[in-house]
Amino acid sequence: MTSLSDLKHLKRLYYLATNKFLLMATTITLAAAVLLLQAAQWIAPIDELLSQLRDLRPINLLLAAILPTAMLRIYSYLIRHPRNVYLVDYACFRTSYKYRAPKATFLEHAHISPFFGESTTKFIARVIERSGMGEDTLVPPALYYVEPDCSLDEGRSEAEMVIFSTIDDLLAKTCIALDAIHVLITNCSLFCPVPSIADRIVNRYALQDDIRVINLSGMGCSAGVTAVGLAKNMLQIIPSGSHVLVVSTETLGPEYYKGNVRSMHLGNILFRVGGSAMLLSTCKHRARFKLAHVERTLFGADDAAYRCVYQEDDPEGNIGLTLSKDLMAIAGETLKANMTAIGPLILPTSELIKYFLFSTARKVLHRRKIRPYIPDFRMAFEHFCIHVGGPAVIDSVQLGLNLSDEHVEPSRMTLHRFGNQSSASVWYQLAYIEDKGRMRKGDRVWMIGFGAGYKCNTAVWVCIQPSPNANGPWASCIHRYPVDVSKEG
Ligand SMILES: CC(C)(COP(=O)(O)OP(=O)(O)OC[C@H]1O[C@@H](n2cnc3c(N)ncnc32)[C@H](O)[C@@H]1OP(=O)(O)O)[C@@H](O)C(=O)NCCC(=O)NCCSC(=O)CC(=O)O
Repeated sequence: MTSLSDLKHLKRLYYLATNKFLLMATTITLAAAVLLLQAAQWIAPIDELLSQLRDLRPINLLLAAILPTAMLRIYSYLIRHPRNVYLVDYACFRTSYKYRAPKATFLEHAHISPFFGESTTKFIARVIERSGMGEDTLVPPALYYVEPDCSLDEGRSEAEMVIFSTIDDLLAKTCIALDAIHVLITNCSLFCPVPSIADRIVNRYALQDDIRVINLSGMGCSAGVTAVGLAKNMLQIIPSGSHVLVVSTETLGPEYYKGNVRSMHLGNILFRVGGSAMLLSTCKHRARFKLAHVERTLFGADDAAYRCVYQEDDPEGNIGLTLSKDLMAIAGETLKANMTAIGPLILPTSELIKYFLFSTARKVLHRRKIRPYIPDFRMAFEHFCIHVGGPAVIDSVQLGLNLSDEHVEPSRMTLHRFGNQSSASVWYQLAYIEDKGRMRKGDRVWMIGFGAGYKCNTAVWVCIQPSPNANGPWASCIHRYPVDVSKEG
């Protein structure tokens, strides 16, 4: 044991030494080598030295003055320049037909439930028909009991069912050794057991004892993008070439709402089982996407935004998640703010000029008859992965960004096949685009997450290498998609 842990510490020291000091050492060695080369010519008797000094050309003197400064500049640039971050690969939980919930089964369950009144079951029936979901979405095993088993144990086993198989898939895809994972970040908004889900993963895979672990909870459906942003930041400070494992999921069983308040029922109706695991690194070798940007927008200071997705007790004391009717408008505002922040980084100059001209004209002419110009984000991205909040969420983003039906197809089809899988849903959409064979090298993807807080977090990816085969969560059904959702419900 002692020798093993000594070995680990030595390895860690080696990493530190190589990373922190390698750059400095290289620079100093280079500088020294250049100086020595110069000096070697000068090491000679003093009169020879003096005559050589007299013979020195101005270019030599200039080089001697500039070289060390330039070296120092290059060194400090390299130190400060952020490292590129890559997505080595990702995996999504493959649903099992065992826990499939056709609409009729879901409704029958609501009818025989001891908790729900008639008006609630009517509401459920109406919304599920209009939900944009198909017949193959997955509910947690806990809901297969007529009185759902919302216990902690059941919650743990639901989380483990999703997370372990997804991580196993990712490990098999990437062939990464477990000790090459230096940071683990998990996000699960509603279910927050002690020890955390992240701790459970460390325990199950016996990850190394110096791994940094971060567990995000209560952060809503945009927390997957938050986790990616966090991974990006961690990769700037840990040894270069390290790996960060990010796991995004939602565990639903323990949070099943048992009351009769409509706005608290939408979660029961729309949320479905799902999970994703992503491996990020600063090493480009075998990476599939490059992370170009992460932009996080939080409207938490605004009371309406803060309360629009809110976990609370209903008047009977049943805990549930209230989804306010204001959600769509607030999501729109957060998206606008996010677009304003990320636009200058990704939009072509022509769009930026148009935007500038329109805003100036509006200011000068005091907004008379000039509508604000919404830049064309279709010029910056080939693909969009929009959080599958519900049909109304997808509709409003489509309208706001002026996207075609094909642009929102991954989002609508994910809702149809898998339901609202919270933070994991954007990864199912990425898998859809890849499995449909639409991803090309160099394509840019905009992942848009919305979530409690209220937040709009987005990530921009650039494809390095599309998936060589369609063996993800869509493998068994991609041939059936797209389906015409307008004919359903
Ligand atoms: C729920 C829907 C599928 C219903 O579709 P419809 O086409 O039928 O739309 P509709 O507006 O006519 O609504 C039908 C009935 O539901 C009621 N209704 C709609 N939204 C409601 C809400 N938040 N609270 C209470 N009731 C609500 C309407 O008043 C209406 O009833 P009546 O006719 O009696 O007045 C859609 O509105 C939708 O996609 N809403 C967005 C759901 C959402 O909030 N998703 C975010 C999940 S959270 C998430 O993913 C992440 C996050 O943000 O954290």
